[in-house]
Amino acid sequence: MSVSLLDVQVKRRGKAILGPINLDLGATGFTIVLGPNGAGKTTLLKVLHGVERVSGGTVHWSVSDTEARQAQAYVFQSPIMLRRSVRENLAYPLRLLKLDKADIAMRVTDWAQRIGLGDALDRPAPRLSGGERQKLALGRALIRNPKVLFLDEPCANLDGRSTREIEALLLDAHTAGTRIIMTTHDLGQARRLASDVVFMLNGGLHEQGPASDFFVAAQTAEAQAFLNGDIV
Ligand SMILES: Nc1ncnc2c1ncn2[C@@H]1O[C@H](COP(=O)(O)OP(=O)(O)OP(=O)(O)O)[C@@H](O)[C@H]1O
Repeated sequence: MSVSLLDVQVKRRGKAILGPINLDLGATGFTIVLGPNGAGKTTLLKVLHGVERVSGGTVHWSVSDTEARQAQAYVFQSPIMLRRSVRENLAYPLRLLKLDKADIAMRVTDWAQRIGLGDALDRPAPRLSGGERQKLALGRALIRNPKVLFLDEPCANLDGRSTREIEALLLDAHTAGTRIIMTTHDLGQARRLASDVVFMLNGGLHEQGPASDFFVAAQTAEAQAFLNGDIV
């Protein structure tokens, strides 16, 4: 399921906060969206997911818009949880799909184990630690087996152990065929995970390419400066 943005622009209060931007993302890969604060990374993800109103241009998925939306999941930086148990949070997206009870129960148990919450099925989600909550958010997204997964800074404010566990879950999902598009401020994480990079600056697409090229020989002075930790 690939996607193309053609001259996409987002304006808020008369000011362009994204674009015009042209971007092609293929059906596979682990794309990391990089760029300084305010570069437009979150806005780009929301446009791709269809939850940000565009002021101009078109977003074209290789399948119908309905099919594209159903095949996507989005994990926010501070995910909103049901104020219910881990079990209920994992079951919720499957109930929406109207799967039968036995199937839901089986998948919930399986995913609770995969995200390290197998012994916490009856714990209320609000009582989980930050890392546990983020793993639950990821499990809730992956349990539907999405073709495309968007993540906005999924490891912000998490400790090393939780970050490592989330990265392992993401790499497993990617290996299993989920296409991932994710923002991060953590360059080490970007290097560990990315197959390709989209570098944003001032609301525009500044550079795009395979991670092996970008991290070794970024094309533009701004991307090089960003990688060196300079303010751009
Ligand atoms: N609803 C809005 N109304 C007005 N301006 C907005 C709105 N949403 C975002 N912006 C502005 O658009 C720009 C891009 O924001 P965006 O959150 O996409 O950047 P980002 O690269 O994700 O930033 P960060 O790394 O800080 O999360 C910023 O200047 C932001 O202040």
